[in-house]
Amino acid sequence: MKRKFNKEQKILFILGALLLIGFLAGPATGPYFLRLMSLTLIYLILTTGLNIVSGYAGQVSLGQAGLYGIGAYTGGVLSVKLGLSIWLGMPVAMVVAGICGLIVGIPTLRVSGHYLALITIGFGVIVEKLLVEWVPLTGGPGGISVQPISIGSEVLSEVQVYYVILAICLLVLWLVNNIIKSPFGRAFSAIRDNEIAAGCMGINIMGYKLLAFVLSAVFAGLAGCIYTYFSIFVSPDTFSFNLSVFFLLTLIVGGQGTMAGPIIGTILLTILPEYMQALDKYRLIIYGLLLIVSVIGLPHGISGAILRKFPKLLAVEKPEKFEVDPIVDRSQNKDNEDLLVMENVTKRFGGLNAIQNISLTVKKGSVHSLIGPNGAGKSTLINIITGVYKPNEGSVLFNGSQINGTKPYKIALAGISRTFQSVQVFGNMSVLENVMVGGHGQYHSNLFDFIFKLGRGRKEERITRERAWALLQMVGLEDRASEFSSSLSSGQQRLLEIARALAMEPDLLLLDEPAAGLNEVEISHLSNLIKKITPKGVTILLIEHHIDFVMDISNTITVLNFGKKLAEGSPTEIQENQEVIDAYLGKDEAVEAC
Ligand SMILES: Nc1ncnc2c1ncn2[C@@H]1O[C@H](COP(=O)(O)OP(=O)(O)OP(=O)(O)O)[C@@H](O)[C@H]1O
Repeated sequence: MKRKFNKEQKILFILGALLLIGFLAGPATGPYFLRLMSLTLIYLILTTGLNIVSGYAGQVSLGQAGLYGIGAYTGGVLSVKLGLSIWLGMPVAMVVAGICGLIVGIPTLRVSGHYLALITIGFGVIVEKLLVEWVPLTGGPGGISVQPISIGSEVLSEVQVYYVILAICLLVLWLVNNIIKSPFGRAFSAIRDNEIAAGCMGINIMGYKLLAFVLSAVFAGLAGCIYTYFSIFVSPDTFSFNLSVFFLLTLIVGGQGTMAGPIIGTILLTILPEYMQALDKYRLIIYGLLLIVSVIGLPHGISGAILRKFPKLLAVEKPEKFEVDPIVDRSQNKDNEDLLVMENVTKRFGGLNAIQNISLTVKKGSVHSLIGPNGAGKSTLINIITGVYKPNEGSVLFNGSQINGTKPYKIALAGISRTFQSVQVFGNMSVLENVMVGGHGQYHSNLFDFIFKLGRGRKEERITRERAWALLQMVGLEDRASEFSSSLSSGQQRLLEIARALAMEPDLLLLDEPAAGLNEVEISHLSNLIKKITPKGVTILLIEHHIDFVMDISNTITVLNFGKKLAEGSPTEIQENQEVIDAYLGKDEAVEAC
């Protein structure tokens, strides 16, 4: 029988192979290429870190050379002024660069896209100028010379230095891989794919963006410090804007948001040009062309194109059995108490009253539906409950606490999950990962538990993974678990959203038109699904236009019309209400539903 290796074993095998290749290839190529390969590994440390912020979290950073320079000069200054070795220089450089990364990341609280890119460029330019002008500290344009890398009193040879850098690089790859395969990595990717949906999954958007900047800066600082001791000399002209562009280019060519991307891109763009020395004066032109070709022809870079061509490479292993129940039992909630209370809520968009003075109470353990014509204000109400919109007037109480004015991620963590009227899946993540993002709020482990793969983090990760599989099985998507969620049909994406929302273990589940785009068979499947969820004590607030479906599963129905409450009652009361028949149901619908 063919032996199967699990993911961990495969990663260890790949790292081992890289180590062996590096171990043999470096010294075998002669002194010039040995230095070039050492430099490539230093760049790889940086680009792997840059991949966290740009590739996974989706925040463009064009100031990475500045952070690299800060790490380099921290090492250099410590060596010159205090006589510290690289071993003490590295942690200090990582901390200093990390603090600078935090400062660069702060603008992300206000701006994104092009504006953020401009700010990071500004940061890089400021650092470059400071390194030139702050002569007493940096030595100015002439640069500074530092002591070579040594262990104790023994100075390491170039080959030994290469091995040290190789070991650090592999360690960085392992650590970053651990981060990426943890809830932290999934949170970064979720933010990149869809900020609003990520917030509604309990992810603190601002906190995670800052964390991504800090992590990438820490690795840039580490790379910079190694560079200084490796070169025995450092000067400001190394840390130009061109270098930042080069780093970003390696990611774009190699493939952002994959572990292999920086490896492919860095090796390709650092080593390949050496074989094309004749074209050296055209190097920038070649880089420019590469950038254009990559963006147009390979929008996901080389690794992204490979993964899309051979999706089996992404295949995830299904656990042999799911010991966890997909829906956590909340049947203690079925006590008919008030779960959600909205009082005199009004929401205006300019002169339009989308919601006007609405009061609504959702009882624990019930299925409460909101119906009404298009534009009646139903989705606006859900967006107010989940914190996406702030009401102009009125209050929203959940489990007795006021939640209006609270950030979406805090509302999600308080126990409210949702689906969206126009589906909002994380398209570049797998179906399984989408559901696991829903489990984000259930973790108690911290970043270090995941970075170093400690027991607590591993256990929580296993539980979340198993629950995600069980939820996918429940909604009938387990066979698609490994695929990009963008490849699902819109009906399947709706089911995926429900699984993801249930992974949040909510007290209140808000379903915004879950049956839209589903055929009759799928609607009856959805109806059965909801009937399975409610006995577990999950309260449901449902918006839906399929009246038969609403009448079948609801305990209470509220009818909205032009932003106002038109009627409220049991399904039978609503069907018989003349105002509702006139404004929304029409005679035929009412009779059919009966
Ligand atoms: N962000 C916004 N900016 C401006 N107007 C908005 C915004 N969101 C909603 N509206 C307006 O508020 C009103 C209520 O919209 P809403 O989407 O809540 O209605 P709905 O009952 O969910 O309708 P449908 O069933 O078509 O989804 C509409 O007139 C809509 O155009």
